[in-house]
Amino acid sequence: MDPFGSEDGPCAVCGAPARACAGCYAVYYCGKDHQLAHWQSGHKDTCATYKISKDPVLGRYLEATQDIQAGAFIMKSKPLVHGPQMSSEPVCLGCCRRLEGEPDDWYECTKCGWPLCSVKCQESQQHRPECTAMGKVNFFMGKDCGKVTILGGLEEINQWSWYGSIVPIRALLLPPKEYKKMMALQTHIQEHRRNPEFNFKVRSVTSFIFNTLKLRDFKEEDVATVLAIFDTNAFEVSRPDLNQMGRALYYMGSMMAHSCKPNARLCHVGEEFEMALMAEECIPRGASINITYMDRLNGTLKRLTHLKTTKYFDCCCMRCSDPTDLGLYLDSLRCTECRAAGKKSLLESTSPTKLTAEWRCQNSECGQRVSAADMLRLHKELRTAKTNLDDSTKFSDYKDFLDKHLGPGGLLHPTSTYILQIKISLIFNILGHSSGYFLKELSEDLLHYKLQLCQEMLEIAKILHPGYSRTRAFLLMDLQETLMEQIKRNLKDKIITFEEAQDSVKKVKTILDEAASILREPARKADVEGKLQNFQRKCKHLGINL
Ligand SMILES: C[S@@+](CC[C@H](N)C(=O)[O-])C[C@H]1O[C@@H](n2cnc3c(N)ncnc32)[C@H](O)[C@@H]1O
Repeated sequence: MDPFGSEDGPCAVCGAPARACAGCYAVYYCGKDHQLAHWQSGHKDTCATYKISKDPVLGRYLEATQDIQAGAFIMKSKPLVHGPQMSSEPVCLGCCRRLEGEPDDWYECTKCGWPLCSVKCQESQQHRPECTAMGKVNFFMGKDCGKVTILGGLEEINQWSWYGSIVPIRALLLPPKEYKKMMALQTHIQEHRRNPEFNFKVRSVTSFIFNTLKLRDFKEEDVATVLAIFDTNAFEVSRPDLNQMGRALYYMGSMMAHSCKPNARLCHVGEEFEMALMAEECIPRGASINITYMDRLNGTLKRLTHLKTTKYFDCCCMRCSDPTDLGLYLDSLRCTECRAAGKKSLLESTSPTKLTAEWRCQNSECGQRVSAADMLRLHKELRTAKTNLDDSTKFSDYKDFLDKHLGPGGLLHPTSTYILQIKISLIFNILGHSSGYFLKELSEDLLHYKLQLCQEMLEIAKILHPGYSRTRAFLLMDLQETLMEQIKRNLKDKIITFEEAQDSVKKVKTILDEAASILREPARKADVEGKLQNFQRKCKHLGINL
């Protein structure tokens, strides 16, 4: 079954053209009667490959009810609520597409005055709740969303901050059945209420809903609960191919536990942010189907802190409990005592899931110890140095960072989180991607370096992003483009024969095919097709016919 392919196929009962089963998308039905008949004759035991289970630590989570193959499609689900992000750029309230250009170029909703794409978006189901509520009190926004001041004019805030109220309004105005479903999601309300920023957000949204829209049935506590539910469960969603961005809350998506080494990932399909869940690796029956709530390149210290402060739990997954962080030692620094003696030993946490734990040299003969506070301070300095590079497009800045921190006086080792992040930036942002460093412009040495980086990071991906992960697919795509450039040069310089080039190109095609088989989600279709066309163009240019 191709989960992202056509939703049409032959009916499982009569063979007539039919629509896919909404539970598993593996079989098709021409209508309700045949769906029911097939369900009763056994499909109910094989339909969904997951169920909601409970665990004392995880709370509710999704459990695999059958063995799930890597790359398999686990579910597809529509959002309960979706809309613009809390702090959004101007987007259309109908379709969440970015509004390009100036306010004068945008369509203004004739009923509430919010900027939209078109009259079609004005009439959309999406825009109805807030539009109706505003219409009832004659609130007219005006398409530049007005410059607003808050706190009695003390502080001027970004005019687009109004967008933050849209999703809570839609959530509060959900039909009763969906509202009840949403309110049953995890809130962590007490923890959220201890956060001043959260309370500020609640007050601003409540003021708009209660005072401006006069939706007096809702109390501040309802708004707080909705905002807490979103912070705990919602996903930032985007379809770069459609220029859409927003956030969405899915009921089943909200049941998924986090793991720092997940076995599944979310993809967004459809224009209304339906989500699809894909198994990145084989998931055995009975296992938790989990996703990651954060970037896997982060070391344990950052992961633990982020999960505690944003999702309010202490992660104890097998990766966080492993002092070697899957053998990569992402947070470990070099032991300065051993370094002085010409050795390469690293510091290891004495208790990885505790941020307050001391760090100790892994060389038992050394015994150097570093306090948690000192370790956090060193990491803060390193993080700042790395962040300072984020906007740089100069290869030499990245190279200087690597030379300084990996050199004889440096504290980092080749698989430190900062080194891996720098290498990823070099691969995806600089070498082959920015002016002065496009593939054609790269010197032989830099081309070779880019190849080496792709291969190194693919080795790391075997550990951190194995199987059907997006990062692995992107690395494979970059690798194939770099290899094609190398083949072109080698052929031109007569370093290889035409036959050798042809053999190499065949191998490169398998790399591209593998990336395409991972990136089957519609949001990436244009990307993948672009790469395939580019590959074919290059083959033609080389006179190679595969
Ligand atoms: C999106 S919800 C997941 C569903 C939630 N367990 C429930 O019962 O509704 C996120 C919350 O689940 C819990 N959670 C998720 N993954 C966890 C993990 N690996 N360890 C402990 N708690 C986890 C945390 O409370 C977190 O804030």
